[in-house]
Amino acid sequence: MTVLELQRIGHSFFGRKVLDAISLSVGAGEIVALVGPSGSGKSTIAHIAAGVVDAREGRVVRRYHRHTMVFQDPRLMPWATARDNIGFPLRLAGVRRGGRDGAIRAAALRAGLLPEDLDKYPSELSGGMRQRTAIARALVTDPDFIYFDEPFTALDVALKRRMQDLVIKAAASAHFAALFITHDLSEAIRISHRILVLDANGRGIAGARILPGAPGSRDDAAVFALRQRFLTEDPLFARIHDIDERLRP
Ligand SMILES: Nc1ncnc2c1ncn2[C@@H]1O[C@H](COP(=O)(O)OP(=O)(O)OP(=O)(O)O)[C@@H](O)[C@H]1O
Repeated sequence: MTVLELQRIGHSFFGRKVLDAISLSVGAGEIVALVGPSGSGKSTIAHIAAGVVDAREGRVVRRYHRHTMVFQDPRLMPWATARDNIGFPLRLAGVRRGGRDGAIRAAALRAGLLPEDLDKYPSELSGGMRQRTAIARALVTDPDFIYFDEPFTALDVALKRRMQDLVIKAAASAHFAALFITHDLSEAIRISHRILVLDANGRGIAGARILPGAPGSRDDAAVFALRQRFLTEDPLFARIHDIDERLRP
């Protein structure tokens, strides 16, 4: 079943066209990675898909029940403990403190936080712990769809890997679908079922590649081999590291 569908989405900022005829779909429980040149409109696609921005053209069909978003910047409230940050979406939904605790503990555990971390403030947490807190906050409402907008770009290689594993495991156990935006082709290969490549000239989605096996089943050698193959033999990936500075009237 398709849980997210974008139909010929077009968008402009101040008269400058940034997206044209973007069509894509994500199935239930499917992790779709979206890659493309810097500035080609990946974040704008996620914002439109999530309903944060209204597209000028096209249609968004959402068949999932509840989504959350995870960004590069964890966006935690500095005056609140990790527990209160994680529980914030539940508080917004009117769940009382007593009712929030169990869900907070479960989400924190899934995100790899220790019980003692829950009493710490963001300034007392490392960068990785802050991102774990943001992921726990995303998981706490039990979403069936998560938008990830380059969540691990700022993290070092080892930490990035641990976070990717965390998402792979959480997606497999909680069965959420995801649109995962990333610059990093290895990350896209590790984490997703399918990779979509945004056209470098702004003409929609250039193509897709379905990855063999499930996320988490590809070892380092397989990820490396696929990456090499995509970058050296597959024309679809020829321009993904370009920087798109299109200026259209
Ligand atoms: N709120 C905004 N107002 C004006 N222009 C915007 C706005 N948001 C994005 N843009 C422009 O739209 C284009 C697409 O931006 P977007 O952030 O979606 O690209 P991206 O592919 O996610 O980039 P990156 O990979 O560098 O994060 C860029 O040229 C950007 O400057």
